[in-house]
Amino acid sequence: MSNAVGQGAANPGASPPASSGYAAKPSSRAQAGAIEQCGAIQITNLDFFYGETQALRGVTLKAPAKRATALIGPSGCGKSTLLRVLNRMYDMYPNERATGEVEMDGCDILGPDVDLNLLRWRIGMVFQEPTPFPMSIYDNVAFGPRFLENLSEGEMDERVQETLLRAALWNEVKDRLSEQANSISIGQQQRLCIARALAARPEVILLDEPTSALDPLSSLKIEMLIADLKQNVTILIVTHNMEQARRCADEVAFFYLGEMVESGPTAQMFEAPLRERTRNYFAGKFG
Ligand SMILES: Nc1ncnc2c1ncn2[C@@H]1O[C@H](COP(=O)(O)OP(=O)(O)OP(=O)(O)O)[C@@H](O)[C@H]1O
Repeated sequence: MSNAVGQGAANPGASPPASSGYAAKPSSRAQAGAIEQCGAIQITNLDFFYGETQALRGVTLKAPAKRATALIGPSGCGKSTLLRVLNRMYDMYPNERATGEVEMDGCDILGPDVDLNLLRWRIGMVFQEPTPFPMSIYDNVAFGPRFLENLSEGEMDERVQETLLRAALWNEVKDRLSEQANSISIGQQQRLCIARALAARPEVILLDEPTSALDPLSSLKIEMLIADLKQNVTILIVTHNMEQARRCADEVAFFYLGEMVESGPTAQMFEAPLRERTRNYFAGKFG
């Protein structure tokens, strides 16, 4: 395999900074004996504001490492906002702010010294509509490793192949790696976006309604992929599809009007929710 597009793709060429408020390297985590906890997220008393509009109110939630946590609730209750906080996307918008605490493996994600480029590779995000970069399939997958690591050409080829295999896309694109990413189907593009996030070997992947733009077969492939990935990566998924939450998630958190009403193991949440508002939502009394 070779990268037919060569080095033509965007390559920031930057190494991660030597010190970062957040960025513990795998080796230092191993030294700290915390390797088993990679990707555990603890959110405590989180408020979020779009200008004067408060979108999250005192949210406290734990997303366990290497599990899938589904965020559910009616439209506008703050699910996507929470994902935007976790990789500090809101930092790009001056009138948006978060207060409270968000920690990953004990490191403060909201702190002022966090290297945001690095954070966004460690906590990757996939959106409702596939967002492949305007470059080849190969270069999409190689984008993160080129930013984060100094891999040889052979090592990069191996990383791309290994990642596309994990994303269950290799067999479909192995002869088309130099083609533009937008030449493949929408469902394949979404798996490519997941592969692009995975190639950087993240601790966490955030999925914001990842199948809502896809046909049923493509959705099924993504769900199967989630089941496989969560053995190694913490997943937070926003979904309006209750059956998808039931199939994919180990934990479910129900949001309403910016508050986290209730969370727990998926079976308990579906079969015996504690709060009346959660019961009413599951019963379809409001949407
Ligand atoms: N850019 C913005 N400026 C102002 N308010 C916003 C902005 N984006 C979202 N909001 C508001 O923040 C609240 C939470 O929105 P958010 O998109 O997080 O909800 P959601 O639960 O993900 O909804 P949906 O399921 O429809 O995607 C809503 O009241 C929304 O109107």
